[in-house]
Amino acid sequence: MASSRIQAESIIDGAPSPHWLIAYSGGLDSTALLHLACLAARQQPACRVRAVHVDHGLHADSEAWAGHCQRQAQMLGVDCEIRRVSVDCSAGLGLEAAARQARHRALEATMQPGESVLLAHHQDDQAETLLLNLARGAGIDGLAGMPQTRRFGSGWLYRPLLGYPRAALQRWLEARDIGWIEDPSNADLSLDRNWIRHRVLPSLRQRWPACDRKLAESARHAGAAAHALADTDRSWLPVLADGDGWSASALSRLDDAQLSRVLRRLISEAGHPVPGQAVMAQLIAMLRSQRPDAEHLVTWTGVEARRYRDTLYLLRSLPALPPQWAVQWSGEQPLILPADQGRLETTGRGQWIVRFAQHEDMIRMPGRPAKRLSRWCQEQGVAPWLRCRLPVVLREGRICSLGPWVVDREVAPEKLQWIHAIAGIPGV
Ligand SMILES: Nc1ncnc2c1ncn2[C@@H]1O[C@H](COP(=O)(O)OP(=O)(O)OP(=O)(O)O)[C@@H](O)[C@H]1O
Repeated sequence: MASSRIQAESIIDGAPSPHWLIAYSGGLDSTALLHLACLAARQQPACRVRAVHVDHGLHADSEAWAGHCQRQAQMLGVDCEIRRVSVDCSAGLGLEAAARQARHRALEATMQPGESVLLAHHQDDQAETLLLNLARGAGIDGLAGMPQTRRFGSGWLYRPLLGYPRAALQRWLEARDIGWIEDPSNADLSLDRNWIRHRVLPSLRQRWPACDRKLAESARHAGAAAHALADTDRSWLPVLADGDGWSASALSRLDDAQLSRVLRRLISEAGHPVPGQAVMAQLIAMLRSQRPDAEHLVTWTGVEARRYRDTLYLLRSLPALPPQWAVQWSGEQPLILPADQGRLETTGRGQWIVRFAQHEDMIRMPGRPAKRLSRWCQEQGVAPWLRCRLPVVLREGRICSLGPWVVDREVAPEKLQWIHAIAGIPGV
């Protein structure tokens, strides 16, 4: 635990790697971090410092902020990359969360091999996070606040200033006459975090002057407990895995508390946003349902959790298929399918029509009785929501392939391959 006397060397002690990419907004916190990292790097020749500023384009002055960051970094002899991003709220995320998501993607894309991203969160941020999470009814992971170090992209994310109060960082900068940008949105009390920062924490500090440090201490205790539970939960994963999904019957043998922890882990490790308590309750009910063939679907912000037979799939919501889509294909070029359905490739050349499967399709393998699409798919174990997303290749009106299955080898494209990343399609 660092004392509030700021020491640049403390950054080196916990750093997961000696190459640092400073996430530099130009605000007080990350300005202090950039300067401290440069000082620390001078004491440790193995260290290398770069910076990245993400321009969200959300404020009239955002270009000027980017220019400020580049000049400040240049004065310190640090290479600063400017990443312009567009913030997309269409997946149902609020503006702040969508901006954070875009920023994190930009940080990941900027990282070089061996680099750790350094964020400037400090002790006050940790106290705010903890109170926010409490107010939102968080479980043990949320009560652990922000971890100092975690895996991120190809490397690590590291928060070296968590032990320092904001006021100490400000004093440190002022003593050296170093300026920073004030983001006007920090004063906007309609944002929950700002409300806690300006209205809640000052009252708490009046009564308990050490409350930030104490809250951080509680976060560490919760973090240790969360860690132990995570180890137990992780040991379950091999038992729960089922192809590219998860076994519903194995999951439903866990008690509610462990099941919701495990689900949170599976969801976040799949790169999806973790839903709140109400959705979690629907997920648990879906897994425990005794009607395995009913249409089991739970959705939240761009994610679909679906159960088919005994398998739970956690899926990104796929875009709708273009209606009546059908094209001619000669096989000379791979055929990119619309709506993220992958592509078809063949070594053969000919004249085929490609479209998506339809409920009324009849699948006729030579010498065998014809089968309806639904019957064929049931037998192959294709979930109902995927059936009409299977690409169909036709020659002279005859279906010669359906998804990964060649139906009529004589007329099908030679060595036909459907290359896709869609969960729930059985291997052939
Ligand atoms: N525009 C930006 N460009 C580069 N880094 C940034 C930018 N904005 C924020 N950061 C980095 O992220 C850290 C946290 O910033 P901030 O608290 O605003 O965002 P957050 O990621 O949404 O975190 P929180 O979960 O605390 O709300 C900053 O200290 C800084 O290191």
